[in-house]
Amino acid sequence: MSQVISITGSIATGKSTVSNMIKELGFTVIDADIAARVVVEPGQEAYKKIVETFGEEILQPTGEIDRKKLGNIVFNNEEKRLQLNSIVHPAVRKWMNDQKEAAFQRGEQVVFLDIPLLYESKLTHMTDKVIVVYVDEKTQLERLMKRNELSEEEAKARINSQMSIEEKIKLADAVIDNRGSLEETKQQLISILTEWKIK
Ligand SMILES: CC(C)(COP(=O)(O)OP(=O)(O)OC[C@H]1O[C@@H](n2cnc3c(N)ncnc32)[C@H](O)[C@@H]1O)[C@@H](O)C(=O)NCCC(=O)NCCS
Ligand SMILES: Nc1ncnc2c1ncn2[C@@H]1O[C@H](COP(=O)(O)OP(=O)(O)OP(=O)(O)O)[C@@H](O)[C@H]1O
Repeated sequence: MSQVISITGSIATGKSTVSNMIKELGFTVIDADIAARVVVEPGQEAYKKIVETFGEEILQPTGEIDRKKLGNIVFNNEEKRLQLNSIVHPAVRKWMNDQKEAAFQRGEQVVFLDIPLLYESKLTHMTDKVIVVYVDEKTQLERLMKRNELSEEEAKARINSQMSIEEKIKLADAVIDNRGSLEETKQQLISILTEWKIK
């Protein structure tokens, strides 16, 4: 029987790191962050709506969306973030659904979704099981500031735009503690997949 498993967590807790491990094991992982880039390319319906809503000042000279500028707006203004979500999320869901169907058509039995806002967007109906990738909030802040070269204030604005990781672990079917080494993270992943008889 075909199964959909979601990888979620909060920003910079390690979803992509775990997703890469899952890909290395040979599974398809469909990434919502990639979907959210594809559906806002120039010419797409969501692109037009974003320019109408946020103005041409959020474009780069090439015509592409300036993600840093748009991020600075939406991570500091809830109303604008919800507006952006309402433009981008329906297209993201469609893109992910199409990719998932294609994987099942190819005969794959299990498909993984890497989906940061699974709980915030109430998408648990799309998935059979959920793995939450956890780090404590201090580690999350440090890794986010380092990876994105953000100030503490900028990083906290992003973290606060999501449900806290402590809330998410209460809702999970399984939790991977990603505070340790990558090898320890991989071992936890393999244990969960083994327990769920996924191969
Ligand atoms: C605001 C944007 C332009 C910033 O782009 P940027 O390249 O800096 O970040 P990127 O897209 O790689 O996202 C990084 C992380 O930020 C977090 N994040 C992104 N968008 C949101 C949001 N609307 N609400 C809360 N957290 C978000 C997620 O944890 C994500 O993994 C971009 O994130 C965006 O278009 N967001 C709206 C679409 C969305 O919700 N994407 C998340 C998955 S559907
Ligand atoms: N176990 C680990 N030890 C040290 N650093 C790690 C570990 N896991 C992930 N990182 C680093 O932490 C940062 C965040 O990880 P990652 O990009 O996988 O998070 P994410 O949850 O996918 O983030 P986003 O929500 O922005 O998509 C990256 O720079 C990554 O290299």
